[in-house]
Amino acid sequence: SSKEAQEHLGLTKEEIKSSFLENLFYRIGRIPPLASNLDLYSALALAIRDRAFKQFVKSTTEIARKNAKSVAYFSAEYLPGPHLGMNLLNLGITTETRQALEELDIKLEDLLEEEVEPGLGNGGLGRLASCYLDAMATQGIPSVGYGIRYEYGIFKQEIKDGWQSEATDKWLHFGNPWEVVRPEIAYEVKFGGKTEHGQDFNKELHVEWIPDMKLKGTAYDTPVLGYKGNGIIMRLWRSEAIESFDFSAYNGGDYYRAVEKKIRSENLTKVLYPNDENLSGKELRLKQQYFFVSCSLQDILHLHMLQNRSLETLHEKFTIQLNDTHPSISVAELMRLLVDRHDMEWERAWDVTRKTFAYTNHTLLPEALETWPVSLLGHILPRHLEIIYEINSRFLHELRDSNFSGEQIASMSLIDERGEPSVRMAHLATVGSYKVNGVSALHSMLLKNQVLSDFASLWPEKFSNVTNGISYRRFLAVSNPGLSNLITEKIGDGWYTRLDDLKKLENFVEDEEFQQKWTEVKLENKKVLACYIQEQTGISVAPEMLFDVHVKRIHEYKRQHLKVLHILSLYLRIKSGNGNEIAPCAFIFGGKAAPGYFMAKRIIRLITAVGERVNNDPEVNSKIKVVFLPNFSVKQAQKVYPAADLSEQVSLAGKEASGTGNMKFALNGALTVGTLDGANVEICEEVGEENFFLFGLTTAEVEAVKAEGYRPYKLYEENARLREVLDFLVSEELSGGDTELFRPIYENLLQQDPYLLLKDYESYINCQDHIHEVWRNKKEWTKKSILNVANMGKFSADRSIRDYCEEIWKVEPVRVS
Ligand SMILES: CCc1ccc([C@H](C)CC(=O)N[C@@H]2O[C@H](CO)[C@@H](O)[C@H](O)[C@H]2O)cc1
Repeated sequence: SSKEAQEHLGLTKEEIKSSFLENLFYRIGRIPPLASNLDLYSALALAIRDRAFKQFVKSTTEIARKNAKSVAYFSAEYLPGPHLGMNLLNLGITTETRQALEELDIKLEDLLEEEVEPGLGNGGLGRLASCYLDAMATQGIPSVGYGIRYEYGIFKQEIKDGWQSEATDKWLHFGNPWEVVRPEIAYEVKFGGKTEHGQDFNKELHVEWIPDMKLKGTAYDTPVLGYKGNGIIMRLWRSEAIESFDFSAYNGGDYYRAVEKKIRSENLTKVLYPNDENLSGKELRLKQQYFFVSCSLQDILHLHMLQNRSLETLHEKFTIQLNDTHPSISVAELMRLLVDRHDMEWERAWDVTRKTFAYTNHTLLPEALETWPVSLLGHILPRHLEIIYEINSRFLHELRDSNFSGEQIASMSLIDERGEPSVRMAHLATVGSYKVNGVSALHSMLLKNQVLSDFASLWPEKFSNVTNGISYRRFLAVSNPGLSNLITEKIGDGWYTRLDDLKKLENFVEDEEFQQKWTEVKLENKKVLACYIQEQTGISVAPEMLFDVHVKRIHEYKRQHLKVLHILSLYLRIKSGNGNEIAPCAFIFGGKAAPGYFMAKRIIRLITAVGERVNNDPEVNSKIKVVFLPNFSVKQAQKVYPAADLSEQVSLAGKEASGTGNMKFALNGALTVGTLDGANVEICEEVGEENFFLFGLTTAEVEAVKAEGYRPYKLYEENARLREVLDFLVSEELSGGDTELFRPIYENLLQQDPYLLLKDYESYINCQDHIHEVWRNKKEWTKKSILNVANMGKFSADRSIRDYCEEIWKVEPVRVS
């Protein structure tokens, strides 16, 4: 019976071993001697997945019993990373599993390497969503992560002749043992067509939407375990044809038409859009957003009514967090479902809607703020356009009453009438939500004072801040067992659920023996990464070098090319014979460029060209090495953060909403060189300015420079050192003498330099020289490293989620032991 089945899903070494062998034999159809590492990994994954589901079922039963208020997290992107290591930690069975496998002559590490991660996101926003699911699960927050099950995730990055090339990410090729398909949980989704306004039998106004395309969304559930208890799910939707095979077409011999619907429907969730912070504006992207929003809202209304509650109380039982504007069409879709499908009166429906949604903004970049042409939205979602117009006219009415100027009203309108009329999705999300938050103190302030300032003056209480956090159980406990064990040795393992406990490490900052062990752990991690770099790129870096790491999406505002200017300065200094004070340094880059982002791809080519030059120059390559690590991902990041000495967080102040890599580096003992941007400001506050390498203009200074008119060329003329470095970009020296290759970057910096690299150059170079000085003083460096880790408590995703619960969602945890 299922009771026995349940029982044997025990967590002892023996039970794990037998369950592993059973799965290998019965579900993979292999015996150990004939099994590949992939077979062994799949068998173990199934064994652990079953245990994860057991824990998850316990939670949901309790939550349902408690009839608790729940959170639905709507995100078009998730970057969960590899599941196995995390689930072993969360079930508390890593040691037992390692021993069980050892008895079968199998190394757990070899199986962990087999896992292919679901790359269902681009960068920060997607990874944050996954960190938050982990934190909600661990803290017993009744919640579901809704999203899209892309068949192909973020492209695989390969470097060919120094250039980025993109390959399809076939993450599902060998199947995915961590998900369970739910064919019984499927919803119909409509597109296109037209609306018919009429009256129903009791003379009520009624709107019929007659679509010209229908398909269905099927749920795929992945359990997200909490640490030592609780579990939630990530429910991702896959698009399918309602009728996957048209027999009549087939009988008529039109074999293609027989499957045409199937192909067109499945195309919808075929691939993730690889754009990070710049719009594609593609029709398919809008359809993807509406598809998962409609499935998720229908699912929530179904669950709400299952518990026989009236829809009038939806907001009391569900709160929906919009992860940026990508799911913001939700506001119009909930109105459609409540008014058109459930006959709720408009005002009631609007009241429920506005009390249900909350919106998180993740970027201030104008080119990243989503707008959809009215023509396209009207074509794909005719009923939603009507609803958006209705919402807008009532909103503008409200504004007129509260004497906003015509100009202000036009700038606040949901419709941008300038040029081709388009819908401002950030305005729809703001008007349709009860709370709007930014993701760092500085970002939330800029959001209130700049991008959404009129809304903030209209609804000041609506705006708040929740500074980002990270899943430290993944990015420290699982990724850096060496440091985790050393920490636990000193302060116990309370920090696994209470990151503030790390503060206790301050008591050992002067302890020589502890300092020694601290540097040994870091050196060990650097040796592992050096091997990986050799393997992936053929470049050898000495583990004793200063590992200066810059990993994140490639974007001009993140200023990877400022780092390149520093490297070239050192190169020219060494070549001119005065490089003695330079500490041997390995510059390690990683990050993907959006395929259509010309400058970002050229910046990658510049990094690889400088690498070719420096790494093959015997005069300098004992001092400096440059590496571009291809295909940055969560899995790779878990190798990189533990091995870093210096974390590059050098975006132009006011551009990086928060950053989360900055937190992961500092948590692993790296020191940060950074500007006062995003969460760098709060990291600097927590660790102390003396333990943070600060440089560059502040946001206010940036505004001032721009206001008084910025002429980068003047800096080029005045600063000889800078001029020499810039001229090197277009000299014969780089890229085999093709002086035109980097001219676009050269010209952009000399003429516009929109991200003020030339302005921050001197401050950056001087700061780096100081860093090399401090690096030479091992003891001082180690103490700063310990103090960074000791003060990372604030940046736990658990803290961020507690902030959301207390300040926004008003949701209580429901814990099951
Ligand atoms: C429409 C294309 C598009 C796609 C993704 C995005 C995301 C908002 C980009 C993103 O990932 N932003 C990052 O979000 C992180 C989590 O809050 C922050 O830490 C980063 O600073 C921010 O760049 C914008 C526009």
